[in-house]
Amino acid sequence: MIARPLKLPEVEFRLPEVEPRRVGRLPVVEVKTFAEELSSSDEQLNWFGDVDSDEDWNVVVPEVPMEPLEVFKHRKGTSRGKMKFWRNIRTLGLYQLALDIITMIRVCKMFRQGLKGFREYQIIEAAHRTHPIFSFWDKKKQGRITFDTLDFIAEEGHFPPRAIQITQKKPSWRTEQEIQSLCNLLQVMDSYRNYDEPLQMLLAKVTRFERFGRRRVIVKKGQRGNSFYFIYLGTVAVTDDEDGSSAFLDPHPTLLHKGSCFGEMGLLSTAVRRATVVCMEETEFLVVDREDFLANQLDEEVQKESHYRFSFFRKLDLFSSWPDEKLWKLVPMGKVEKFAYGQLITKDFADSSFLIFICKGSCEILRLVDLASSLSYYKWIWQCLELIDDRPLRAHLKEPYPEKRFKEFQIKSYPLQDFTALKLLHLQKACEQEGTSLNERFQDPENTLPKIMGPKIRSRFPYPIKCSMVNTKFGELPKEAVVGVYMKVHTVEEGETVGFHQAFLPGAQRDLRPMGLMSLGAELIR
Ligand SMILES: Nc1ncnc2c1ncn2[C@@H]1O[C@@H]2COP(=O)(O)O[C@H]2[C@H]1O
Repeated sequence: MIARPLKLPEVEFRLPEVEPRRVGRLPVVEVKTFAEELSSSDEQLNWFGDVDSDEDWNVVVPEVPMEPLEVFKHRKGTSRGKMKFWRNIRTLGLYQLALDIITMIRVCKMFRQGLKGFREYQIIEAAHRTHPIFSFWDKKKQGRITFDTLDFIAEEGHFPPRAIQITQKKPSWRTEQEIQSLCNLLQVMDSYRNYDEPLQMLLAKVTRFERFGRRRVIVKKGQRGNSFYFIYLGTVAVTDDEDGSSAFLDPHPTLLHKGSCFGEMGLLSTAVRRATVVCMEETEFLVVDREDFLANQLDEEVQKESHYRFSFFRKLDLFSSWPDEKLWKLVPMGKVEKFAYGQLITKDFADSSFLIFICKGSCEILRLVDLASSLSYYKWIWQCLELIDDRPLRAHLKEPYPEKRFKEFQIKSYPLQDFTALKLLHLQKACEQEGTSLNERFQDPENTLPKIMGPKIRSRFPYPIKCSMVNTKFGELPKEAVVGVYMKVHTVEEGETVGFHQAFLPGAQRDLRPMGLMSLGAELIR
């Protein structure tokens, strides 16, 4: 790059090809801003600063028009000299040339930066927000520390832009503080958190960030592996074909979600990729390359895990007749995963192709019961909607409120639902059939409305209410009442398996009722 020609004590410029232009002067403000920008740029071009350099200098510039070259001599430090210099430079077009060069340098710099980020990802712009940047005085370092609260915040769970910047740096350029920040950020991934702290720091030092779109094949079966991946955001599918297309046809592909990792097998000694991994949606990864993987003894970690799986299988009665050799073939087919208390493992394992081995802890098997298909529930709902009895609604509130174990399964407990509106609707219909009006009925002191309902209806719903009905096999039910509940049917403990009976039963004999699996704090192999 053409850097600092003016900084040399003596420089000769010959510009035969360049038509000296009489450019209009830039407004002072513009020049100033430019200078400020330049001085703040890390390229440190300092063109304008050079005018203040301690050296004497001569510049030879062409005369206008294309006459023999004239030499301007100025002594440093004299403001008259400086002004004269710039006046002459501007007149001769050199000033414009200098600006062009600077612009070029800046454009090149932007390209360089852009190219760095060209490899498969784009920077996510954080939403523009006015946010406080706070700073404090660090006594130890005797310096002010500034903290930008948005640095490590990203939209909708994306990897934050500031962290992307860190991962773009060479490992040796990352500061301790940056590595620590990355390490903190990566804690959200279960697979990363499973490593001990020194290894986490090593990984944070070497990892790089990548983002790929849906259908992008990340690793291809049979190929030599070069990287190991952590999923920061998104979902990938593991397939047996080479192009990963089966993942989009299979109703139940093997999916790996945020927090999982993959690609470790292909980095072991001479192994090749055992499966294809394809993105099911836009997915963000933190990638560890082969050299770093091996340099940080991650291969040993993987081997350790393989041995753990092997010894777990070896202890199971199920495989007691299997020779070691055969068992070793089973080992790479599964992964050890940890699930916290209350975490959903699978919504419907009966419908998936997984066999699950509980290594530690326990899980609950939950059956989804569709209440709308139960006659007694149907009757009960319509009983609730009848207005003939005098029982206050409170009676139902005494029923125990189901424990909130996890959000997703939690349905509104029907005893607590407010059916007031439905009652009113039902009443309205009944009145219409009788040929009376609802208002009349309320005003009639003889009516059989439960006392608690009267004022409630009048105060809350002074207008007719419409509600959608759903057809069930027993008749219509209000939409709000068509609900399902999860019932615990069994608890599986350490050493037990889930999904075996289903897998080996003929299709017609399989229990197709939806069954969920919820962790009570468990480690398992799928
Ligand atoms: N059954 C599976 N469940 C989850 N991940 C798997 C399964 N089989 C293979 N993988 C992952 O898919 C990766 C494909 O590349 P590797 O063989 O390097 O490493 C493999 C594992 O990390």
